[in-house]
Amino acid sequence: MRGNEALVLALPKGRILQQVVPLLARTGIEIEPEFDNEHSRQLRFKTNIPNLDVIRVRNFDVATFVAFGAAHLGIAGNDVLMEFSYPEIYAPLDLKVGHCHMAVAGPPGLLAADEPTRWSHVRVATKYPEITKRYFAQRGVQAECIKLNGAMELAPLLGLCRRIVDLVQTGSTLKANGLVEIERIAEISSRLIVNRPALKTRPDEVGDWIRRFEEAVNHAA
Ligand SMILES: Nc1ncnc2c1ncn2[C@@H]1O[C@H](COP(=O)(O)OP(=O)(O)OP(=O)(O)O)[C@@H](O)[C@H]1O
Ligand SMILES: O=P(O)(O)OC[C@H]1O[C@H](OP(=O)(O)OP(=O)(O)O)[C@H](O)[C@@H]1O
Repeated sequence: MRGNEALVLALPKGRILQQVVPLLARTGIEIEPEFDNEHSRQLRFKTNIPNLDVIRVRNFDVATFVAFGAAHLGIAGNDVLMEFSYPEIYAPLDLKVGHCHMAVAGPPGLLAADEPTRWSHVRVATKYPEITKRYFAQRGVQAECIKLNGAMELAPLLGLCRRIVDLVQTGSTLKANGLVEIERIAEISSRLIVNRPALKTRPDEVGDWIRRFEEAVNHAA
C-alpha cells in the first residue's frame, strides 16, 4: 500500500449496508450516486472525500480485503471476524448496528432428550465451521461441521444433521422450521475494522476515520 493512494473503505452488500448508510452520512461520507443503482455492475465508488473510495463486496469478503490490505477500512459483523480471526484486522469500534446473536439450535425433541453437557461428538450444519469447532472444543466436544451458505434450518428437517449453528434475530426462521434454540454462543453486531499495517503507515488518516465513526455512533446513541 502506497501512502498517497486513496484510502479504501470496504462495505458489505446486504442487510448491514442498509443500517450503515445513515452512519456514513453522519461521518460526512457521501458516495457517488451510482452506488444506489442496484443494477450497476460497478464495484468501486468515489466519495465526496477526495482521498476516500468505497468498495461493495460480500459480507465475508470485507474481512478478507481488509486483512490483506486491499482495503484500509471496512465494516463487518463480529460473526465474520470471529470466523476468520485474522491477526491483521483491528476492530476498534462497535457500530451498534446489525444486532443478532449466534446460537446452537435443533428440533425440540433433541433438546428434551439430550443433555448438552454429555455430548462428546456432534455433527453440525453451519456457515461458521471455525466458530462452531472452537465453541464445542472448549467443552471437550468434537464438532464435525457441514458447511452450508444459507438455509441451515433445512438441515435437521431433512436429516443432514440434528444441530445447526446460525444467526438468530427475531427467532422467526427457527420457529417457522420447527427448531428451537439450545445454547447462545455470542452476541453479534457490526464493527469498524482496520488493516493494522495501514494504521501504522497512515496513522493520521486512519485514526481520523476511527474518530469520525466514533462520533457518528455516539451521535446516534
Ligand atoms: N438476522 C440476521 N441474519 C443474518 N445476519 C444478520 C442478521 N442480523 C444481522 N446480521 C448481520 O448481517 C450479516 C449478514 O448479512 P447478509 O444477510 O446481508 O449477508 P449474507 O447474505 O448472509 O452473506 P453473503 O454476503 O454471503 O451473501 C451477518 O454477518 C451479521 O453480522
Ligand atoms: O431470527 P430471524 O429474524 O428469523 O433471522 C435469522 C435468519 O436470518 C438469516 O438468514 P438470511 O435471511 O440471511 O438467509 P440465508 O438463510 O440465505 O442466510 C440467518 O441465517 C437466519 O436464517
